[in-house]
Amino acid sequence: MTWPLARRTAREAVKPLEAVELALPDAVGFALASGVRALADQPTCDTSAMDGYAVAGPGPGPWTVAGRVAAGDPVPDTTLQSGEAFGVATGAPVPAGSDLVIPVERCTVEGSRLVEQAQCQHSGCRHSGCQHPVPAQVGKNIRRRGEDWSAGDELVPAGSAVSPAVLGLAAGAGHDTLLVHRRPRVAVIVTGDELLHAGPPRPGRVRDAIGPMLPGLLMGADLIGTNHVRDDPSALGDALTTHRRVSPPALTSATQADVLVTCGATSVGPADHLRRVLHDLDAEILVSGVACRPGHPMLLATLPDGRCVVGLPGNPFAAFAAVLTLLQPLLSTLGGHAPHPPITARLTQVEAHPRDTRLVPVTRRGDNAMPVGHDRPGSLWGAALADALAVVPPGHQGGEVELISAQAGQVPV
Ligand SMILES: Nc1nc2c(c(=O)[nH]1)N[C@H]1C(S)=C(S)[C@@H](COP(=O)(O)OP(=O)(O)OC[C@H]3O[C@@H](n4cnc5c(N)ncnc54)[C@H](O)[C@@H]3O)O[C@H]1N2
Ligand code: MOO
Repeated sequence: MTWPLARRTAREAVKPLEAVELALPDAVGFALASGVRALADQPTCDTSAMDGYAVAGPGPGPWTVAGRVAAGDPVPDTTLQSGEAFGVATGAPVPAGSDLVIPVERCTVEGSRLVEQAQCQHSGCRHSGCQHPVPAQVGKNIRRRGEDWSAGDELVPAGSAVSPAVLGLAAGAGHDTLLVHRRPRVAVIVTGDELLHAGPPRPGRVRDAIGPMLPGLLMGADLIGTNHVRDDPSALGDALTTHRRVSPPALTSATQADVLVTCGATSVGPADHLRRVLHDLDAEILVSGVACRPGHPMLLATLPDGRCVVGLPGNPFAAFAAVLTLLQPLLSTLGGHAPHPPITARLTQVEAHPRDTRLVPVTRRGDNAMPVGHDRPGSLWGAALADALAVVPPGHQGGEVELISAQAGQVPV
């Protein structure tokens, strides 16, 4: 299967999980299951944008100050007549009949008499306090009712991630809760008799590099447990069906997981049992090998109970590539996130493969992407130094390529 088709297959293999209603502070990072609509006009009434005086009638006055209103006060029960003014605070409702608000710095008030100290705009005159009429600037410094939005307007569409700004906007628009999609739950199964989980590697034993990197790559998902199993088909089969947790102690079981992620055992060696075990479990294989480098043995399947299995190759950089190709698109759809437009950059200094898509660690410099090297399948060095992976199609001769990264789709501003 081609790399673009593999990614699309993962994105389209599932439907978004059910919607749940969450209190605002709990909803950050979730995807909206329905658009956020305004529950009231913003502002809800004509409101002052400045500390100063609301006035009716032409400047520079004088006006008679008829009262004062502070933020939090109700709309004054009065209608300003021409020649009248009202003291207003920023955010306070202005009385009906107000033409504009003059900032306090430009006001001279003696008793109840208000005059505007405006810089005269009259041709040739640069004095304040002259007798030239000041042009009326009706509406200035007044935020009119519904000027930002009206009750019922859709402010943020479904599928958007709830960023802190979305949260603040929703609160401002009157919401106490948001309807979001449940986050997918992921259980990880790391296979390999040769793996160490502490201390330096030594001949014949390698440190597990995939288990530690996965939690940070589970964009918008919850890791419910990591299980380490021997290179043994029945141990792998058990882990896929019951997924006994060893670390940390059992709290939930993978039968509650939406996605199972396996590491290793995707290839054709004597200890690579994943395909056989999935066959025995009557799994439907959706992706079995992808024409890309690294990561070609990656796999996607669904179990009869609907859970998905993403098989990451054991080589750590190949596993990283498989996360970006299959796991992140799958989790993104399950979590209800709308796809993001692709990010591209110009990449010239790279050797394309004749048949396979290459996933190349790059750093970004303006519109250009530069390969960082160190990109052997067994090494995460290049990925660790990179901003993104460049998706280099077979036969690429230079020019624009897509960039994918561990952060893609995470969004929150
Ligand atoms: N005859 C063939 N052999 C291999 C092929 C092939 O097409 N034909 N493909 C190669 C490719 S490409 C990859 S990628 C690997 C995939 O192997 P597995 O998914 O079966 O993984 P393992 O065999 O268990 O391990 C491969 C390699 O990675 C190391 N490893 C495994 N798990 C981890 C981990 N959690 N952290 C760090 N390193 C890990 C393991 O020690 C091996 O060195 O198959 C190739 N072979
Ligand atoms: O594709 Mo393997 O994934 O070369 O390491």
